[in-house]
Amino acid sequence: MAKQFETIALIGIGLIGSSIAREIKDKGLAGSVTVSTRSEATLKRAQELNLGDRYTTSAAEAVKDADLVIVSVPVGASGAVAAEIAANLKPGAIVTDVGSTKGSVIAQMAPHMPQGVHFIPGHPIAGTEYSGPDAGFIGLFKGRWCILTPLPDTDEAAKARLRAFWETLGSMVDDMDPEHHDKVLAIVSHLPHIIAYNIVGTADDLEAVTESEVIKYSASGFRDFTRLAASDPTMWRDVCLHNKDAILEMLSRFSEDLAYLQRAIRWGDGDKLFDLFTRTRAIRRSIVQAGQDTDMADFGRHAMDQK
Ligand SMILES: NC(=O)C1=CN([C@@H]2O[C@H](COP(=O)(O)OP(=O)(O)OC[C@H]3O[C@@H](n4cnc5c(N)ncnc54)[C@H](O)[C@@H]3O)[C@@H](O)[C@H]2O)C=CC1
Ligand SMILES: O=C(O)C(=O)Cc1ccc(O)cc1
Repeated sequence: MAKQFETIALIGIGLIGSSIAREIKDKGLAGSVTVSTRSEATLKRAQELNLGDRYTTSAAEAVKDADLVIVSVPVGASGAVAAEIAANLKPGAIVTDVGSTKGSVIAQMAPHMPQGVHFIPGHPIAGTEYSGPDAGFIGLFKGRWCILTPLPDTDEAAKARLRAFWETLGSMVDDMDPEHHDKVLAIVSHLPHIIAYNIVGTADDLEAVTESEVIKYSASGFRDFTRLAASDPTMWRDVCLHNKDAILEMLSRFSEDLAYLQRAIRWGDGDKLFDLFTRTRAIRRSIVQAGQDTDMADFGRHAMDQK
């Protein structure tokens, strides 16, 4: 495939950054890739995995001659990274990110972006519960959505280049208003993780009462929750703190609906239960039909088994 950028800088080289690095190398999308991350140990591992061409713990150093900068760090670290790289960004460079929240990332990064640099926030809706440079794999973004949340004055040509990049990685790309993104993602991604953390925590608290039977007899329903609840604590702490309003709004709706369900169970209202379960089954079936049901964890494990 053709080279799309002369130099790409990857700031943060965990699951997402290293998946992007693998894709760039595999498809020959850059003349040169500079990998940067804060910790020496992670950088060393990235080098062992041969994820880039140059390696540095200085994000400022990494972006010096980059045409595309992709920031793939926990959303709480976005502001610090933006402040560190700002003075060294090349005029005309595209700066993007992959953070799970967008309003907060824009608030943290946009004020640092110099004139002449194209800042286009993004979010690939693809991942697994694994983290770190070993967790990435080719194919993670294939058939998945990538949402761009451009600012009002975004250069169309720069946006088209970033869109083409994600499409080369196999993604379908949509533009969205950041506030809307944060609401949609709160219900489809953030709440499921919070519910998973909560139910697994509750089960763990009950261990003493149930004499370890919770884990011993865990059925597939509970196991599905444990997969989500195994996701990276730093990343999800940051998501909760940085999409607070939308998450609290969705949690309040969720609690109301849970109370409705609780009441139907208490009063033996089978019709209400049956109606809800019928409606939700149809949603699952429409997702499966749309081909969005791949279990990313299994996909990830499969990809890693093949290494
Ligand atoms: N894990 C997932 O399933 C998905 C994650 N995201 C988003 O992608 C971003 C990265 O997530 P992952 O790759 O999963 O995380 P990860 O934990 O695998 O990797 C994070 C990387 O950031 C580095 N890092 C942390 N703080 C830093 C700082 N201040 N300066 C420089 N590097 C720093 C770490 O060393 C590591 O290389 C997050 O914003 C997350 O919300 C988006 C889609 C899916
Ligand atoms: O592992 C899963 O099931 C996920 O939901 C992955 C994921 C996590 C965070 C995102 O912002 C996008 C995708």
